[in-house]
Amino acid sequence: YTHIYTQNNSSFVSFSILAEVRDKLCSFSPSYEKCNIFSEYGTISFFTGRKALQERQRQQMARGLPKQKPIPGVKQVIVVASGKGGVGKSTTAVNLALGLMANDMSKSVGLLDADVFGPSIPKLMNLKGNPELSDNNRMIPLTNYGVPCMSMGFLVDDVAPIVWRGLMVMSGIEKLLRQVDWGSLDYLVVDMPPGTGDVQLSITQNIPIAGAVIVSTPQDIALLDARRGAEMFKKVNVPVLGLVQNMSVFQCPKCNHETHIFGSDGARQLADTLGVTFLGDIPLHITIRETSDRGQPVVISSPNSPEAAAYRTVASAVVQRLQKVSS
Ligand SMILES: Nc1ncnc2c1ncn2[C@@H]1O[C@H](COP(=O)(O)OP(=O)(O)OP(=O)(O)O)[C@@H](O)[C@H]1O
Repeated sequence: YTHIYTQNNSSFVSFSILAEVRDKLCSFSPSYEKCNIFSEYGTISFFTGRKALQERQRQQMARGLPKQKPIPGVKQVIVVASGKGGVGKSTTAVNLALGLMANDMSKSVGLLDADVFGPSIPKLMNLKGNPELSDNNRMIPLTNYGVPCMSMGFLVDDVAPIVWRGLMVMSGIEKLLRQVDWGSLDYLVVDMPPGTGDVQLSITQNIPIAGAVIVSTPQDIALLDARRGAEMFKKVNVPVLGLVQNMSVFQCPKCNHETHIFGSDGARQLADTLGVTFLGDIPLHITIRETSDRGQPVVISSPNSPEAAAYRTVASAVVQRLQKVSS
């Protein structure tokens, strides 16, 4: 989209005037295509279309991407992403962070909830409250289970809907990336918002990322979006550490019968097709859901369970891949 912010509610502006603005814009720049117009609450938006988008990306690449600035004190940033919402990205991010620590207690791990629209880390990590400010005026993360966490959920009322416009989202992200005092961390696990839009791109362009972990269920529709996610990271030169297949098998707690509710091997096959590593399989299990809802992630609350073991396996595969891509 191209957004034009108006001072007044643009529903007072007639569409013929908007069409004139659009046509002027289109004549100024070949990267705008004539397209539909819609307006809401002070914003006029144009669909710029695929051709225009590609042209803009090409121009941006040619101009050079924004300079990435590391997060002070953080050695490696691992982003956890999914193309589609609700596939278990946040649950994986939390248990991955805890799994990284469980595998090697000498490592310090932090968790950043970049899902500014639907922050779930506060609930998953059983954390509440407002961050205090450090001497250098940066926010001090809230800590549980030894993992310092930062989330937009600590900064806004948890029942207030997060209705933000593009620029506000970017400044929120900027706050989370730049104004947090992490101390010293070996790994910062970032729970990304679902999808492959501006927010995700802006994060990848602003900080150096050691690698991306993509979470998908084996279902076709999720895989399609996971593929888009992987392609996006490749395009912006972020190493794809691999794919995690979530909810691949459900084992009936009563009779132990196994059912592949979302399909069985789709993410493994997608990893093969894309030439990326398959990092592991997480079963669909009630313990994972229940412990997440209680704010006691399974890696912490049932460390001897097969589910916790599955997350620790993913964590060691991630570390192996990190070593490989950074060598
Ligand atoms: N392997 C699993 N077994 C059982 N439940 C799971 C599993 N993984 C995730 N869930 C549950 O599925 C729901 C969605 O998970 P989660 O919030 O992690 O997804 P998400 O991809 O981060 O969603 P969103 O896009 O909304 O942020 C949660 O209720 C979570 O407890």
